[in-house]
Amino acid sequence: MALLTPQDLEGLTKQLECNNNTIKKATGMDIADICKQIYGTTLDGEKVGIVPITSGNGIITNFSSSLLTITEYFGLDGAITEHPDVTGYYEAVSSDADIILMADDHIFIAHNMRNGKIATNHVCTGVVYAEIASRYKYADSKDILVIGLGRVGYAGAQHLVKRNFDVYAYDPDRETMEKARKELGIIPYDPEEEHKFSMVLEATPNPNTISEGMVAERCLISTPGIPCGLPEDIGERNEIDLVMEPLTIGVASMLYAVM
Ligand SMILES: NC(=O)C1=CN([C@@H]2O[C@H](COP(=O)(O)OP(=O)(O)OC[C@H]3O[C@@H](n4cnc5c(N)ncnc54)[C@H](O)[C@@H]3O)[C@@H](O)[C@H]2O)C=CC1
Ligand SMILES: N[C@@H](CCCCNC(=O)[C@H]1CCC=N1)C(=O)O
Ligand SMILES: [Mg+2]
Repeated sequence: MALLTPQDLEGLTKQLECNNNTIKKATGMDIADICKQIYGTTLDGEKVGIVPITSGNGIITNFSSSLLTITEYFGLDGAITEHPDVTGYYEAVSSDADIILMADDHIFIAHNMRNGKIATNHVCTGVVYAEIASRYKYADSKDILVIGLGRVGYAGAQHLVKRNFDVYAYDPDRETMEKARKELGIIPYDPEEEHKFSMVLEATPNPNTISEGMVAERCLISTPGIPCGLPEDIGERNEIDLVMEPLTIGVASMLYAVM
């Protein structure tokens, strides 16, 4: 289970601003614009109840405060409940929260109490990072490479197929590859073919998953994967725009998804 650590969340606002600038440079849009395009929704100062959850590995010290920072960055009225778990949930609902944010070790949800919509972080992260990669201004074709077809990567690949991109994908898990080929119609990425991509989505929990042969001279690598899959030396040699941060972009996607 790939859980965030307090270290991952350090300097969140700086990471967010840095990534928003990269996204604007590479796609001409910022995070909010991209989320509006994906879901056709807008945010309007909604009240967000953030409920710490003690189950499993327990509370991640700066997870709730990170969510508070994120809700405020997008102009929402966030509040962390005084108590965790059921008591906290009761407190959030009683205080008229429009949206509830809470996560255990397996699922992180946004639930809109007004329209009943519910969204998970894995799917919303896959979709938004895929959308960012697909809007690269300097793309040389509709070819896009997805590395990692787990809960995040599969959702991203699905979104890209729906948006008519030529989706190539690689995952060492053979069953996953078979499922994606049959159900999504993705093209299995073949390292022998020396096919270089200008748009890459990486969603794996491993380093060094992106190899020299995968990336074109100019390339947008959009990766929620922790740790970063791009080796240092490739980042220096090629002209690469890297979009990577531990939480914010995926949460923005969740918020727009439930409006
Ligand atoms: N930045 C953010 O907002 C978020 C980041 N994450 C991170 O994204 C990563 C993926 O999360 P999940 O999809 O839930 O994990 P998962 O475990 O469901 O899927 C990971 C997939 O990567 C594949 N994989 C492993 N090594 C690979 C390699 N060398 N090349 C290609 N594929 C490889 C695995 O076979 C697996 O299918 C994790 O590191 C997680 O912490 C998850 C949610 C939000
Ligand atoms: N129960 C804890 C939060 C646990 C979150 C675990 N999920 C992840 O780490 C996912 C979410 C984005 C990336 N990985 C608390 O309330 O403090
Ligand atoms: Mg994120």
